[in-house]
Amino acid sequence: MPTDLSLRRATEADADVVAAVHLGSRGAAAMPPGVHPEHEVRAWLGARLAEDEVWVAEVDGRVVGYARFTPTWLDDLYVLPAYAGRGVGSALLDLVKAQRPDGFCLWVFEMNAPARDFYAGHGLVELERTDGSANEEREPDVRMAWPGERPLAFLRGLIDEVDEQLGDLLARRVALTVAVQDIKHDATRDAVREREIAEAMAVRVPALGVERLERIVHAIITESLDIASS
Ligand SMILES: O=C(O)C(=O)C[C@]1(C(=O)O)C=C[C@@H](O)C=C1
Repeated sequence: MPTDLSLRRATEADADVVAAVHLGSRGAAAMPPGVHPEHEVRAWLGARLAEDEVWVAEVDGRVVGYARFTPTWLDDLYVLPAYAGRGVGSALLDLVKAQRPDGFCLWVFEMNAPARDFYAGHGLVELERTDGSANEEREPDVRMAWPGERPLAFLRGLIDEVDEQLGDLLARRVALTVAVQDIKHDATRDAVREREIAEAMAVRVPALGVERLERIVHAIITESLDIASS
């Protein structure tokens, strides 16, 4: 950390400088253009200052970077382009790690290779990629995580979250097979239809591929038909 760099907790009085760092840094980064006008970004960041934990990095008394984080997510880490490469981002990231020893996640745009390399170089791991349809910019992004001091516990926590959603989806899936049986009363398997289902899923989960998905779909339908017949 450069000797002239210091970190401190931001106050609501920092709203303008934090917004200036956000806009200045984002404008120069390998990121899609923001979808909100500047006045909206300023108002929104001002409101977040009251809710989230925000720390600023100062060089010679000037705010040149900031980190904004919740109990489980690092939402913003920005450094003014003129101060890049001086350890400001690393100092802020180290601070977030110290404040969140149980780990945290973040989203980074896939196109932002410098940021992804920075996070990977600081021990963050890639968890998932999206096609961008769920973010405002509609740009593919990557979920990364710092798994904290107890990485197994951290990852198990994330598994529990996803399995909760998977359980809800399975409940809906089982109910549909049962509903079909209520009208069809014929549990003969339709291999062509099951293959189509697996192929459609493979578009969303290419990592698994059609063959593995066929086995998964087969198991789900087998158990669902068993429920329908009981
Ligand atoms: O689509 C049907 O005809 C069904 O019976 C439903 C269903 C399914 O649960 O998706 C169940 C068994 C068949 O092998 C194929 C599909």
